[in-house]
Amino acid sequence: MSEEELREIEETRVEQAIEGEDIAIKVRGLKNSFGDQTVHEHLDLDVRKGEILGVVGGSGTGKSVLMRSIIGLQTPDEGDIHVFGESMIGRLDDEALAVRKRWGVLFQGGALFSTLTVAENVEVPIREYYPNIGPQLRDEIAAYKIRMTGLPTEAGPKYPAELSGGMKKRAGLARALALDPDLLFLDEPTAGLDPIGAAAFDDQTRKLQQTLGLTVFLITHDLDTLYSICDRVAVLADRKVIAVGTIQELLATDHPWIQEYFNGPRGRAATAAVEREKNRAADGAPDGRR
Ligand SMILES: Nc1ncnc2c1ncn2[C@@H]1O[C@H](COP(=O)(O)OP(=O)(O)OP(=O)(O)O)[C@@H](O)[C@H]1O
Repeated sequence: MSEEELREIEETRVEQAIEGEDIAIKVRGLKNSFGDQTVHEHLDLDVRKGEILGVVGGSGTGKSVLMRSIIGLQTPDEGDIHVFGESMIGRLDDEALAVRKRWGVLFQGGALFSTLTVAENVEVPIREYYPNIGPQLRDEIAAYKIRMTGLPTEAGPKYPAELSGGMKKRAGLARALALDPDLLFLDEPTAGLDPIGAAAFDDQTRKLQQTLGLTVFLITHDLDTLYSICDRVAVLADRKVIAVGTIQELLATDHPWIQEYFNGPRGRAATAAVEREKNRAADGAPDGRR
């Protein structure tokens, strides 16, 4: 092998290493099926470190199944999944523990334990992963996480049934942040919230992501969320990710679902709202996006 060939191989290796360092989640050739229903086939996706990636697709296209595959709640039929460079397929819980501790998950609807208070809910992952942390420090961490999500301190001793929908989402977010994650999974975080509550939740997500340097995998049907806080958007259709990019890049594709979704009346309304907000911000007016 000539010196030049060796140098080329080394350069490729370095490039791959650099590329690998920038990727938080790498999914390759994913296949998931339930009986004779194939939900994913040949699905590839990269989530870059430090981005908010919006994941969209029609109902039943497998957005939640994709998230569950990445976090190990669904065993795929085929494919590779790496999170922060660690393979997630076929790993025992203990083996993947170091990576599992690096993510937090807000499930659809919050998925809070109804018999536990908000503070106790936030403490669940701390008890599970750090059993040596004593009750006083655990309480302090929970109180801090609760405040971080914009909930009042008084929310800590309340039970989920005593909270509004928006407060439940924030409580779920506080629990997702309990272990200081690098990676946050949010499954339809603004579903069921009124527009003002949804905009406030989006703002909180963006602020936390920027302050804590988080990577966010965000499943949503909410066009306002996509336009206002997502760096890139991945589109699921035909059992795979058919496109990923900024909204402008997606608009340049001619896939009928993408065109209908982003260029339909609601997509245009969301674009107009973002433009209005930009103009308002340029004029120095207070926030009033939706
Ligand atoms: N445990 C399961 N057993 C059988 N089928 C399942 C299971 N989980 C998901 N599915 C099926 O897989 C498909 C994809 O489901 P998934 O919940 O991922 O869709 P989604 O894109 O998140 O939908 P939505 O936007 O409506 O939440 C659906 O047809 C669903 O019925």
